[in-house]
Amino acid sequence: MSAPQIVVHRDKELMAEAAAARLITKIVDAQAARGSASVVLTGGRNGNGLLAALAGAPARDAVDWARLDLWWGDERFLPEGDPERNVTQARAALLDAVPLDPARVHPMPASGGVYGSDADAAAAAYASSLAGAARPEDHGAVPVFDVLLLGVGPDTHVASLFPEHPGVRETERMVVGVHGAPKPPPTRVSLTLPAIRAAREVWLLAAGADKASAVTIALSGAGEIQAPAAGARGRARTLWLLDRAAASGLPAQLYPPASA
Ligand SMILES: O=C1O[C@H](COP(=O)(O)O)[C@@H](O)[C@H](O)[C@H]1O
Repeated sequence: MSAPQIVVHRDKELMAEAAAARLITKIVDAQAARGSASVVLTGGRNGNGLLAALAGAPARDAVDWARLDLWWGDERFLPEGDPERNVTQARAALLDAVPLDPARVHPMPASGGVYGSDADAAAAAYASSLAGAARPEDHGAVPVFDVLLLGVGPDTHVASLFPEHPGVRETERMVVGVHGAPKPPPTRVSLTLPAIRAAREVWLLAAGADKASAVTIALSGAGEIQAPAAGARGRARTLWLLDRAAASGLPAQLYPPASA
C-alpha cells in the first residue's frame, strides 16, 4: 500500500477544479492504456463539488464517457430516486450531462423493490456485481479501480465506514450493510477497507474548517478502527486533496509549501 501524499489548495473551489482536472487526465490515460477506465464515486459535499467542477470543465470532452465504468463507495439505503441518495446527487451534478453507457453505471441498490429493507442482501448483491466485473488479471473479488474517491467526514469516516463501527473491522467481505450509522440515514451500504485498498489510486477529499481535526487525526498515525480515513490507501497512490482550512491542523512539513 502507498504512503499518503498531500496536496493543499487555496479554497474548496480550487480544490474541486484541480481534482476534476486531475481526474480527467487519469481517465484519459487509463483509457489509452487499458481501453477503459473505472472510477469509484463518493457522496458528500466534496465529492459532489468535484463532479460539478468536472461538468463545468471544457476538458471533459477529452473523456470517452462510453468507456468509463462508474461504481460507488457507499450509498444511503433509501428508495430509488431519493434526493439524499448519493447516486441521485451524482446524476444531478454530472452524470445526466455526459454520454455514459448506462450498462457501465453501477449504482448500489436502493431500499424497497427487490431488497426491501435488507441492506445486507443489497450489499451481497453489489459484492457479486463487483466480483463479476473483476478481470482475471485483477486477482481479487473486486476490479482494480483506476481511481477511488472518498469524502472524509468530520469524524474521520470514509464511505460509510464509521469509527469503531463493525463495518470498519471487516476483513473478508468487500461490501457490507451498515446499521445504526451515527450520521443519517442510519442504514447504508458500504465498500470495506479491503475493497478500497484494491484500487490503484485512492483520493481523499476534504475541505473546510470542520474537517481540520479529522484530517489531522487521520494523518497523524491514528489506527483505522478509530479513524477509518487512516486506513484508506491505494495500491499505487494515496492522495489527500485538501483546502487550506482542512489542512490547518497539519504541520506544514507534511506537505510541499508550493501546494499551499
Ligand atoms: O454521508 C456521507 O458522508 C461522507 C462525507 O460527506 P461530507 O458532506 O462531510 O463531505 C461521504 O463521503 C459519503 O459518501 C456519504 O455517504
